[in-house]
Amino acid sequence: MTTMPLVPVEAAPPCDSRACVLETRGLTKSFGGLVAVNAVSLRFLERQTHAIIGPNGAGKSTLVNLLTAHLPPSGGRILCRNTDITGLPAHRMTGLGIGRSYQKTNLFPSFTCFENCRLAAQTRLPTSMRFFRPAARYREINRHAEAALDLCGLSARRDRVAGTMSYGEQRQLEIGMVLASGPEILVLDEPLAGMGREESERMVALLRGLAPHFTIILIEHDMDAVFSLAEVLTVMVNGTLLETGPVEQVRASVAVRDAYLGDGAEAY
Ligand SMILES: Nc1ncnc2c1ncn2[C@@H]1O[C@H](COP(=O)(O)OP(=O)(O)OP(=O)(O)O)[C@@H](O)[C@H]1O
Repeated sequence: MTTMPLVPVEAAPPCDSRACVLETRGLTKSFGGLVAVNAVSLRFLERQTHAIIGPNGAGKSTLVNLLTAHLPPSGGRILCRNTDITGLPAHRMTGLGIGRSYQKTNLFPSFTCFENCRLAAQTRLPTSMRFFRPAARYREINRHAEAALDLCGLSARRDRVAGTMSYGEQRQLEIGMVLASGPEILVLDEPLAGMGREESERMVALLRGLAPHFTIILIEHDMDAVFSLAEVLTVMVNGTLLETGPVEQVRASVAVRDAYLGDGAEAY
């Protein structure tokens, strides 16, 4: 098996004093004749919440799948801390500090919350801990799992079987599992999908608590959540970037209102 070398790439000029942790340059994905993501160039800064919105079929999930190496791009590049990571396999993403959650619930329903987090925590250790004795390794994994449960607000549910919890708590646990893998960048694909009002509020509060510590790339249709969490907003339509920038600037864009937010944007 050949391993792609990680090639340092000349940094783009900074537009913020925070470091750019992830970047796309002309990223493109075609499915046959359909260009789902079309020459998208974006910069994600450390400890910044960057929401990506757009109508159904705009290419948001495809973009997430490219960023997390679940799909190979048809063109363009992905840089992580100025290193070209285009074409790396998905299992290398955890080591690069990139963790993702999925649109659909993705946990082990017959395992407890702790066991789910412990499984996720194991993905971060194999190389860095391989010289430790098994007992020390397990202690370290358990420590990460407990910390993740605490961060996602489920310490009190530690020994509860995941499948017996409410839908909202299961989605919270999925965030915990992402955290247990030790990421710096959280790529969250519709974390509020299917939630009622109270559950959504709890999830928004959880994400708000995480925001100062992580780069969050948030795909979300719930505009109240987007506007209360995001610092930067990108709008995609038909695979292309319609607008990207500080939330207030993008909200004020006539093109964005016409294409996506519509008159209802005044309500936000
Ligand atoms: N594996 C695939 N094969 C073929 N076409 C695909 C595939 N995945 C996505 N597409 C198409 O690419 C386009 C973008 O889809 P994508 O799921 O990325 O949009 P989205 O913005 O995430 O939509 P939604 O908000 O509904 O999740 C759509 O036209 C979709 O049908």
